Amino acid sequence: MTSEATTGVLPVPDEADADPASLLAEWRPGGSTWFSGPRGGLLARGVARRVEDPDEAGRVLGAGDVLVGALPFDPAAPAALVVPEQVTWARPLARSAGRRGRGADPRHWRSFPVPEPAGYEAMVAEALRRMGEGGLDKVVLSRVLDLVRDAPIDQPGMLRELAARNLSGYVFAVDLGATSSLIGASPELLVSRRDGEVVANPLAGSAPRRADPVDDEATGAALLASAKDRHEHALVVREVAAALRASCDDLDVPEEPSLIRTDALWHLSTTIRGRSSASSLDLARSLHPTPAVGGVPREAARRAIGELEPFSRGFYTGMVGWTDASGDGEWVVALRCGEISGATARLYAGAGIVPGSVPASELAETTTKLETMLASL
Ligand SMILES: C=C(O[C@@H]1C=C(C(=O)O)C=C[C@H]1O)C(=O)O
Repeated sequence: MTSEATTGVLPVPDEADADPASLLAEWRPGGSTWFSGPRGGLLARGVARRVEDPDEAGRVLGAGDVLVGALPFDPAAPAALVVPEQVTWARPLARSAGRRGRGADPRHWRSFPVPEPAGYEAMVAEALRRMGEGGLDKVVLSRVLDLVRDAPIDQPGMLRELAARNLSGYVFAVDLGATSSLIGASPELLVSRRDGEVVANPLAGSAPRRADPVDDEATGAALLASAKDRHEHALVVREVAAALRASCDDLDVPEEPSLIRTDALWHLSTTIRGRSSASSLDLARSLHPTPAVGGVPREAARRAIGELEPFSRGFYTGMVGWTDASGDGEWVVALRCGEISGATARLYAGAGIVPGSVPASELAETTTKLETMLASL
């Protein structure tokens, strides 16, 4: 089965009637947050309260309040959450949202990969060696592309471009302080809850889109048939289902993955549904990090990531979203994103490594994943 949109995402509350394109155009770095998905979005303005410790969420939310922002990959590091002064909900964005058709002009940028491409392949080779010794079944290894321009980056322009190109995904811009922003377009719903209905949509297993439509369909079909990718995907679904089972009733876990596509990639996808009285933020935190961004076993993967990746992930592979006082909300995995500050952009991309992975192919997969952000610059 193929679908354009990530399925089963909750609709935003009933008052969602603002024109999404003009609302999107109002986002500015410093003090406001944008978050949108296939069913609608929100612009949060002003800061009634900043929240660094997500344990405080239940205490700080009064009736009618919303908490929005991002949690980092490292659960012990401070979150970038706010209770805004004002929230405006919007309908889903349409194709007219402001695509300007430009891409990163390499003449304006200097780029610094961390590590160098050969260094990333060596990290993958080392992970495969550890898997051969036993004790590690899957680990997601990522790399960074640091970009420096000769002039400040147009963050609102980037956000508009991402929104125009990623209508079936989740687009976000979160204030990280001092005009630094987390900006991205993630295809992966970590978890949503609306009136007790829970949806999670883990992705794992990827292949690049092809320009030729026949090649493109064949690439998707090959991904769906790939034993290595299905194994990589099944590890994630198993862990997500196990974590949700602890707090959900009537959990429905499809046995077979389906395909979704972004602008740049095909992914294997499974939509898991259930019912829960737990808040969307508590559900999201109980899932994090899923093996779509960490690995299996969780602790061995965390150790491998810490030892092999020569940088801190910051908010990349953390989560971005919102929750209201009732616990309804939606949280997506912070993927296809970067931290943008002044004239610099730090972009991130990773790939799941399992036995059978080939270092050069995993490097190519991260390069394809970086395209989502590069196309917005
Ligand atoms: C880690 C990333 O993506 C994750 C890894 C995937 C994979 O290894 O196939 C697919 C989707 C995401 O869950 C990323 O985009 O940086």
